[in-house]
Amino acid sequence: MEFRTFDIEGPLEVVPRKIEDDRGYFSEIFRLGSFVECVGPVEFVQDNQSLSVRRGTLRGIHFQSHPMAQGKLVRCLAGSVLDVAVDLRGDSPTYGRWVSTTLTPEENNQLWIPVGFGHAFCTLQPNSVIGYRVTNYYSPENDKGVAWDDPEIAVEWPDLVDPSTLSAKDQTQPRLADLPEYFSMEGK
Ligand SMILES: Cc1cn([C@H]2C[C@H](O)[C@@H](COP(=O)(O)OP(=O)(O)O[C@H]3O[C@@H](C)C(=O)[C@@H](O)[C@H]3O)O2)c(=O)[nH]c1=O
Repeated sequence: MEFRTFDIEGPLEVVPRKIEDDRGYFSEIFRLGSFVECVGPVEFVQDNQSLSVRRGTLRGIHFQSHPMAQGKLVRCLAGSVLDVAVDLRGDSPTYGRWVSTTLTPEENNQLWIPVGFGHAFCTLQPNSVIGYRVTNYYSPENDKGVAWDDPEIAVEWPDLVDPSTLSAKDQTQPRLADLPEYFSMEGK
């Protein structure tokens, strides 16, 4: 299992080893010990899954505010997605910057999105399914977002993004500059 870092401190791409034979392959997708060595103590309490029927579906940019902030370990189970983490840690030198990776079921790679980051993704194929484990329970009161197309963040979305797929909530997310200061999460 390989842990790939990005220019921004915090997120990681987790790439498992694939052992192939005549039957197919075997792969250890997640090992708590190796993961904790890399990111520190974590406890996953909820497993989420979503299907996006249309190619170009965009969900995000989402995060939960404290005290219900979540770390997320995201994986693509069908299709493929461009997965994005946006640094929203108020005390971070890379505040407002983002990283991305393409997740596929063939590679079984995962993106670790620590507390303090926003998460968004765009599906690159129809019928894409993502699964993600989170370190805190869903809390509708703490469910927050930032506009996917905020020019201050300027995520380089692929041309196939289809804004007509946005949920009602994601059509009206605030810009980074308009986020109340108490959302600044100081990477806690
Ligand atoms: C996130 C979530 C939603 N729901 C419900 C609320 C709503 O009725 C329905 C759909 O919710 P949403 O529209 O928020 O789903 P979605 O837009 O897919 O939200 C997700 O987007 C990605 C980018 C993330 O990072 C996730 O944490 C989550 O915010 O599911 C839960 O019951 N539990 C949950 O953990």
